[in-house]
Amino acid sequence: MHEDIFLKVDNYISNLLGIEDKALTDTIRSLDDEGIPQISVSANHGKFLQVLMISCNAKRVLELGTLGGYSTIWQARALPEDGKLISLEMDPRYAAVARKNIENAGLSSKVDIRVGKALDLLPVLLAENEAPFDFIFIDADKPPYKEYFDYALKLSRPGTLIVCDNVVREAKILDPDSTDERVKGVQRLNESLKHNKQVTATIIQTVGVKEHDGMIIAVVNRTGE
Ligand SMILES: C[S@@+](CC[C@H](N)C(=O)[O-])C[C@H]1O[C@@H](n2cnc3c(N)ncnc32)[C@H](O)[C@@H]1O
Ligand SMILES: [Mg+2]
Repeated sequence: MHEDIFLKVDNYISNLLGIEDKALTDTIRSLDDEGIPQISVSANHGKFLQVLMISCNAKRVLELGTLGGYSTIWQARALPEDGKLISLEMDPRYAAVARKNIENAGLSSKVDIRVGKALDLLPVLLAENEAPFDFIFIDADKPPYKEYFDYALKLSRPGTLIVCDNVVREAKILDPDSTDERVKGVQRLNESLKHNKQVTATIIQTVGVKEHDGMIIAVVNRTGE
């Protein structure tokens, strides 16, 4: 199959079920305007996050990696009226752009963007008793993905869904000798799931406008399973 078939089908799905409104297209445009890389989730992956959130009645959401707030907006829109989303972002400039985009989408009251390195902010969330979250989306830097997942477990309850983006990396994960720290980071997490009794997990490979990639979908098991 040719790559352009995957692109056409991805666009077909987005145009049917993942339509972006002005707040979302403005967000994508703001990335170009501010010189921020176009590494947000695709529109239909934004919709996919919403489907997953609604299926587990997510009211409290944690995101690692805000960028310009594109995935944040998709997720915040699937929250109930009294829902809350905390998003962690290392770059204060990106966080400022994201706050503007989230304000523009009318979602500021539901979204709390915290600026700092995720590995510094996660222990604070634990100490503040912000947990448990119902839905956790991990989409920050890849080398510490395993450490992020371990924190996600500490911030979860049975039934929490943990989704980790970009875990196939155009199939580079197949190379056991990769020297790419991002590939090594996701390999470490992917492989650890095989023996992790705390979750029931799988990886779905995805292909489309964001090339050949994938997402971990893990649900935290009931105690004793
Ligand atoms: C792939 S982008 C996030 C995309 C966003 N979730 C979306 O789909 O719209 C990854 C983000 O993680 C941030 N990041 C990188 N290292 C980080 C760290 N150690 N702690 C927190 N955020 C980090 C980057 O600045 C970048 O904004
Ligand atoms: Mg991503």
